[in-house]
Amino acid sequence: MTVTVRVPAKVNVQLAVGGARPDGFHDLANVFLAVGLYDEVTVTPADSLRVTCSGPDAGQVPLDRTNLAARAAIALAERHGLSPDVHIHIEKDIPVAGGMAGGSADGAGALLACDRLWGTECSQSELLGMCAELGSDVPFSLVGGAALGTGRGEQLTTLEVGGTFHWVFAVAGGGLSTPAVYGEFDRLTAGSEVPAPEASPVLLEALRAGDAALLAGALVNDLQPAALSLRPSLAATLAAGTEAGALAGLVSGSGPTTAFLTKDAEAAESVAAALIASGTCRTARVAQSPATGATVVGA
Ligand SMILES: C[C@@](CO)(OP(=O)(O)O)[C@H](O)COP(=O)(O)OP(=O)(O)OC[C@H]1O[C@@H](n2ccc(N)nc2=O)[C@H](O)[C@@H]1O
Ligand SMILES: Nc1ncnc2c1ncn2[C@@H]1O[C@H](COP(=O)(O)OP(=O)(O)O)[C@@H](O)[C@H]1O
Repeated sequence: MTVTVRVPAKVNVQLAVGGARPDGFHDLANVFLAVGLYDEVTVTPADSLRVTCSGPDAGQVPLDRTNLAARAAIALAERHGLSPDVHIHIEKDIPVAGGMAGGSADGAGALLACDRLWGTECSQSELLGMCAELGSDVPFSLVGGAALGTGRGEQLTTLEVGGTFHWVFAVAGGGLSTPAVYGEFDRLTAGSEVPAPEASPVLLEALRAGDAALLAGALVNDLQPAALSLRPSLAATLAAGTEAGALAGLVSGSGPTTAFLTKDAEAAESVAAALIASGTCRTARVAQSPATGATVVGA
């Protein structure tokens, strides 16, 4: 038997970051929105644990036990006294180390796929608990849609979304390390008072109403100055996207992918073409949100 799970990428429409905690993490008000770019994770019984990956960025994905999909399979097997003897294949379409939670998507996808393959029948709350142990963004990859993540981002409250949003993602050459970006945030904010993170009421209303213009005015990412400090060339990408007619642009999470909100699908296509022509990014992708979370698409 083989099980395939499809899992979406995310953009953070608000990423409010508090000061560093004693455990090294930062408290967040993290408004996640799942976007329609997907990885597919397929699991098949095998003699031992093995990970393979295909897709344009496959060469950047670790295939050893540090891969989040492998870690998810090991965690589920250990919990149920099983051997994690499974071949995990990742068909990767989400940019790697791009601030779009591709690794988290694969972790959530492998967990759901192995749960189905092995018949372990975990409850949703068990799966969410295991996701949180794998990484702060992994629970959101499981649920998709839109959600407010508090704590380190793993405590989720589902949000209502009243319409479809049209995005363009400018994919940069090379990735940015999430811990390095949080470290740069700490360096840039050292000596100043960092306010407790709070979700913006206007932004939540824009999501609820499906109002792209209102959302565009409320987009905010506290990690953006840190990402720009580590990768100054992103300023030119942001400028190119807004000059091309996007309603607004921001760095996606820890970057270096930049996200542009547009008024409709046609505007998204023209902003993507202009971004590619500008030479300020490796490629540009259009996608809509919200998107559904990890879903079994074949068994
Ligand atoms: C920034 C965000 C925004 O959604 O995602 P990306 O843009 O990287 O995808 C997340 O906070 C990334 O979440 P995730 O990638 O799951 O991080 P984790 O594996 O839990 O942690 C990796 C490292 O990031 C830092 N980290 C992460 C989350 C958090 N709330 N505070 C932190 O300081 C810590 O240095 C931690 O050791
Ligand atoms: N399944 C996976 N896919 C991509 N990267 C992975 C995976 N498992 C572990 N990683 C590691 O996680 C790092 C962050 O990748 P990714 O999750 O794509 O980006 P981000 O944290 O910016 O959203 C990569 O550089 C890679 O070393």
